[in-house]
Amino acid sequence: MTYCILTIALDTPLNSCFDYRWQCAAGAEPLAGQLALVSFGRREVVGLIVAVGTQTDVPAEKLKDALAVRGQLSPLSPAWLALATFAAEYYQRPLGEVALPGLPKNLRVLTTVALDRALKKLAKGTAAAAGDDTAVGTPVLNEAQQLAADAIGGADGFTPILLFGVTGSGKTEVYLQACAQVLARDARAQILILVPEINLTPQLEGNIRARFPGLMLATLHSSLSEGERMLHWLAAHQGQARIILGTRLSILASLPHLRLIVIDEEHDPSYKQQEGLRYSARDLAVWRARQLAIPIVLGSATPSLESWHHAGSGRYRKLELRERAVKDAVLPRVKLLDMEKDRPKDGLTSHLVAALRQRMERGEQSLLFLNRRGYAPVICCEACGWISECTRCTAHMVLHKPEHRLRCHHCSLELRIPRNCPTCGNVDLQPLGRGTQRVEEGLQQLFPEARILRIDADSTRKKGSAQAAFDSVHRGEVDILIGTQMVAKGHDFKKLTLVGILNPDTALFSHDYRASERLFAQLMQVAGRAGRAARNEGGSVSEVLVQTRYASHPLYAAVVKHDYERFAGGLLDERKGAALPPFVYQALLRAEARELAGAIEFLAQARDCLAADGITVHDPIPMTMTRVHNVDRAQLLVESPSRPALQAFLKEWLALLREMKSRVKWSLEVDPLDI
Ligand SMILES: Nc1ncnc2c1ncn2[C@@H]1O[C@H](COP(=O)(O)OP(=O)(O)OP(=O)(O)O)[C@@H](O)[C@H]1O
Ligand SMILES: [Zn+2]
Repeated sequence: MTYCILTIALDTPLNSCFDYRWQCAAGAEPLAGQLALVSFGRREVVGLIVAVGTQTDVPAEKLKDALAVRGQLSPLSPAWLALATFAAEYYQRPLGEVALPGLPKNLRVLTTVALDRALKKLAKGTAAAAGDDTAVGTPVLNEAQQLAADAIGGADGFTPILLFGVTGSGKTEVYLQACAQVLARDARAQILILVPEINLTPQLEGNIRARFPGLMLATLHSSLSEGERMLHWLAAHQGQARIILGTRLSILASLPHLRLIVIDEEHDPSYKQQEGLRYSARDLAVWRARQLAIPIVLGSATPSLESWHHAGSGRYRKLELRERAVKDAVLPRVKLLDMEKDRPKDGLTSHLVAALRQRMERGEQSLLFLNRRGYAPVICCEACGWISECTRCTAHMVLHKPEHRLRCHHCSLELRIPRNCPTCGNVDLQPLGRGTQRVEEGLQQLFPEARILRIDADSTRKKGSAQAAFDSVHRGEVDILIGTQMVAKGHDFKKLTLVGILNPDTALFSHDYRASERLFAQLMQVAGRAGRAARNEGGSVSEVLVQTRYASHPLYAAVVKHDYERFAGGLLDERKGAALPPFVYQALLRAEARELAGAIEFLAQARDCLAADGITVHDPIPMTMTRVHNVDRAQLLVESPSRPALQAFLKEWLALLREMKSRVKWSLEVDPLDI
């Protein structure tokens, strides 16, 4: 028997690695990458062994023994440990806070019952993850698709590829055929495919299962049960799952034979985690591909300006699909409907109503896009001017009519709709503005015979309900679909020939410099849902109608022309001139306190505690939505034209901030998206 010292990362703030002693036979020492159970304070927790040695600075009387090593689980690879370490350093978080939450919960519990059960199930090969469908025919790729699939499938070494393909150009088919090439070449190859939204997994999962019957597919997203997550994670970790399909969290999956990464809709903001470890799954994916020297495909009809910039400078290889894949399918005709001239009634201009009626008569589907859920964003008293404000947030209480509730979308406060005005007693309270529920109500009156379906976060709360809703659209059981951004991306609605876009103007005048990039992408994506199938004999081109008060705005002119390239070029010039990302690198320090002054004071101290060449530390400002759930929030921006310089500064700065031991709660975000 001998002793070794295990350095173990635990999910705790600040220093997250601790030394423990472990007694074992010589030569049978645990390995880095294995999990171990240890006591920490008064608790017992599972940690990750990051190093195994013989020495420690911990005095002998304080050194504790580890309680157990999870020997039945093969170690996480050095490459995976390197990924977690990189993410921890880049996003300035302790390793344990990155590595452990990335593992299934059932691996981090005190007993190994769930782990043993999952291992047994996988050993028998009876895991639910194994596909058994029969193969369906592979469509013949068009020339551009074939070039792209071959370039991806045949790429050797680290090759970042931007697949710039218009909506409906058949990017999915390119991914699938490139996957087939990679899988055929290497009998162990694993491929990771990321989609931005959980609702897009079933469509792609179906395509993958049909194309690769018998191949084990693992899915990783937030709506799996813990048992499923464990099984799928293990299938990936043990190399059995060959294709892993997931949302952003799957970027931290353990994939010992990873040979290709695909990021679909790479521009999508949901690849950025918005709490805790605020990582960008897309950026980590590129890092992971470089580390493993494998190709990575970033696919989009509206690439992020970061990726577009890299493609322009030659860092990424650009592949283009300029036409729609289905023969005779063409991009829809986009028209602007001037709401100053054609005044909307119940939110709809007469032109849009006529177009909806025409589709109904032809038996075609329509989609109305409005990125605002609820009935009305606010209710007000016309007598005294009272409006429904949240008592805990700088926000309005949104009217949800079917549920008879006022709801704050930021702190979840719920109230019954008041019968009369809380300040003057007036009984005539009016909804102001329009959300999806109100548009739905208006449509039902306008088209009593139509089958109308609303898809938004409220209508799809129950597990499985979103999928059921999308399925009924695909089956043609819906005439008019109304929805938020949930319906805007990725879906291949074959019978849809009209898209109406309601009220996109608010985003034109946002203070956020990324707002126009996001709005443009959103409009192009939702417009891209129309006209994806071949037109009937003599059928007309599908249409996108945008209701706006600013019909001469250049952003809309670019949407009308489907001209991403020109629009993106213009934005990049602007960003360069104004020294904004991707030409500078940013980090955002946020602080929260009961009183705004406390948060600002902390940030001012932070601003003054360190200076460095080439680093600009701006003044603290309140966040646009200052108060959420009774907490005031402020932020401070740090910028540098050099990423390494910014990284070095942040490391030193954070050490100083931690020493301040302020009572103010603070957090740092690297490469923030919302400023
Ligand atoms: N070579 C092909 N021949 C015929 N049909 C094709 C071909 N390739 C793809 N398709 C069909 O074209 C349609 C659109 O493809 P897909 O959904 O992959 O587009 P996409 O590029 O991902 O679009 P979006 O960016 O809008 O998500 C699908 O119905 C698909 O089956
Ligand atoms: Zn609130």
